[in-house]
Amino acid sequence: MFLSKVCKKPQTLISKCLYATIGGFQAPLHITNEPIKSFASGSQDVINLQKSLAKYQSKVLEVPLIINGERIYQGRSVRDQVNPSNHSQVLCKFAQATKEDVDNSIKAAMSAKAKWGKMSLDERAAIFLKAADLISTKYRYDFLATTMLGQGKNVYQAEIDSIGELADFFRFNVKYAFEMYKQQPVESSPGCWNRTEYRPLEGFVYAVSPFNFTAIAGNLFGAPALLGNTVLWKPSATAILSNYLLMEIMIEAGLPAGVVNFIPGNPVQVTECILNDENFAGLHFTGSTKVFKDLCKEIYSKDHFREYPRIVGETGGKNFHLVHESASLEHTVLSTLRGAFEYQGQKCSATSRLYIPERISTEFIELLKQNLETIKTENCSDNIRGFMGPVIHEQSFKKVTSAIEEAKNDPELEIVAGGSYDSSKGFFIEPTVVKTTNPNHKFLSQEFFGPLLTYYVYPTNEFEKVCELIDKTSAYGLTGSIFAQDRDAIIYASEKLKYSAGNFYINDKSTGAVVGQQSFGGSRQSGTCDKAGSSSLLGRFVSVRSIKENFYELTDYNYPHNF
Ligand SMILES: NC(=O)c1ccc[n+]([C@@H]2O[C@H](COP(=O)([O-])OP(=O)(O)OC[C@H]3O[C@@H](n4cnc5c(N)ncnc54)[C@H](O)[C@@H]3O)[C@@H](O)[C@H]2O)c1
Ligand SMILES: N[C@@H](CCC=O)C(=O)O
Repeated sequence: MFLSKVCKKPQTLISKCLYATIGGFQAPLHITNEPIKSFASGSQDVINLQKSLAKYQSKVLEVPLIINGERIYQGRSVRDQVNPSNHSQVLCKFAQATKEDVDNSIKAAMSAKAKWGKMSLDERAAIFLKAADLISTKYRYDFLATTMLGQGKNVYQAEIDSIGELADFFRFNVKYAFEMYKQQPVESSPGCWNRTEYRPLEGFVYAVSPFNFTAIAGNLFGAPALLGNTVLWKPSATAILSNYLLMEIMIEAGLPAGVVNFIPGNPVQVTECILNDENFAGLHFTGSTKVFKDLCKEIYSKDHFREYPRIVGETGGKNFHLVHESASLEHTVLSTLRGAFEYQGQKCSATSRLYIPERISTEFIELLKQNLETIKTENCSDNIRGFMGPVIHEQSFKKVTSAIEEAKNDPELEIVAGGSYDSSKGFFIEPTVVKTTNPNHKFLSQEFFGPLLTYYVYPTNEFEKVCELIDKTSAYGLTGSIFAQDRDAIIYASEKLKYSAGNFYINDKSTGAVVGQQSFGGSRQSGTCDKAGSSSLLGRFVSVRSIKENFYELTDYNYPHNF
């Protein structure tokens, strides 16, 4: 079964008859993190997954736009999404939205809003809770397969993203939304009643998602939609297969037509149409820093919007591991290997700069190299358990391999591990470690978004100086870790690096934030730090109305002091 069954579902679930909520409903009490499966060899989970992997490779899916619940494919120009492990394999052909499609999406969003925004939180929440359950049960293997094939993830990386994190976002957002609604004025003077309303924004929200996390895409449209907003969602061209399945799951869960409109397309053209509309009310973006900055400039340069648009963006990083001489060596090496090379270093949180004290540096790098030698880069669908797969596309392959070539010719850089690559079949790059003698080298400040880790060996007695250096070297402020057993070192680094990372880890790798445990996002050039997976993010997509109702009637215009 592909998606045909789902596609035939009626699109008219929006309630024609809105009724009062006659009970103080609350979010289900059992909301907790989705358990992660181990996919042990020979298990039923592996058998089911293999079936889904085969299904999505058995034919090339035609992915339509979904506007106002209508699937539109015919007459549109199409693009291919290929398997990055095997770029001659086309996974799907997807329609590109025209200007008219974008205009129609805006109309659909504005019209759906009239009812969606008035529907009670309970009803909207039920749709997201059901979607989370569909993801973690009925569609679990399909969802894993589409993420593995399209985005080049091994089963573990796909599981923690497209199942764990996505189901968590949908469920925890429900919990946070109920908590937010419960926040009401703490006082009502005698003779009046004060209330707070969490209105959706007046216009529509534009959600722009990156390739690397299916879960992030779900949160980008899901968080605003849960709160009664309607959304135009432009997915990444290299995550279409999983993102389309997600859109279909939302419809199966009961999302009414027009609430989220799925419009893959040329990002510049789609954005231009959207920003020309006065009803644009908010941007929910995750992707690279340059694209976000350009979007901000574009938005701020216009003054025809009905309301000040809310701008929420999470962007790039140059995430550090700072090793103190008291660190536990093996744990720090293995954490660094995972942080830098899991999912080929294509997490915004990936460890990409490392600072090691001279006293333990030789031992540290030897152990890192020994472990790296055991890693092969592999096709994620052939070997679902391989540790590393391909980078996402040719552009990324070229960016990282050009940096590797540069490292070979730069006297301040030395490749100490890896350095090979091959794109004949898939976009494979060996995990590569580069040593620099220059603490201000651009390899310690630029994001490459691939399996390339740069390290600097600092004089062991200059720990305080190296904290200063880390803070000043990169413009980003996303994630970072201190590895130490010495509590003074931990305290010092925590304080000195306060603004260097929005997610700061002590004796843990810089990746792997879990919804409900570590809300995610950074400041400086890494974003607006509104924190995905938190109630503060939800606050950005509501427009609060304070209501005061007075029960007394005036009998005189004078105040008491006038008498
Ligand atoms: N901080 C975070 O939470 C976080 C999470 C994931 C990824 N990222 C960052 O995302 C980047 C990798 O993802 P990517 O390669 O998909 O990023 P990207 O910036 O290339 O693309 C992100 C989205 O923006 C769209 N886009 C591209 N150009 C655009 C334009 N001119 N106007 C409007 N939209 C445009 C793309 O089509 C895509 O949907 C890395 O920099 C990574 O650090 C950050
Ligand atoms: N939340 C993920 C990163 C998402 C960015 O790509 C982590 O913490 O590793």
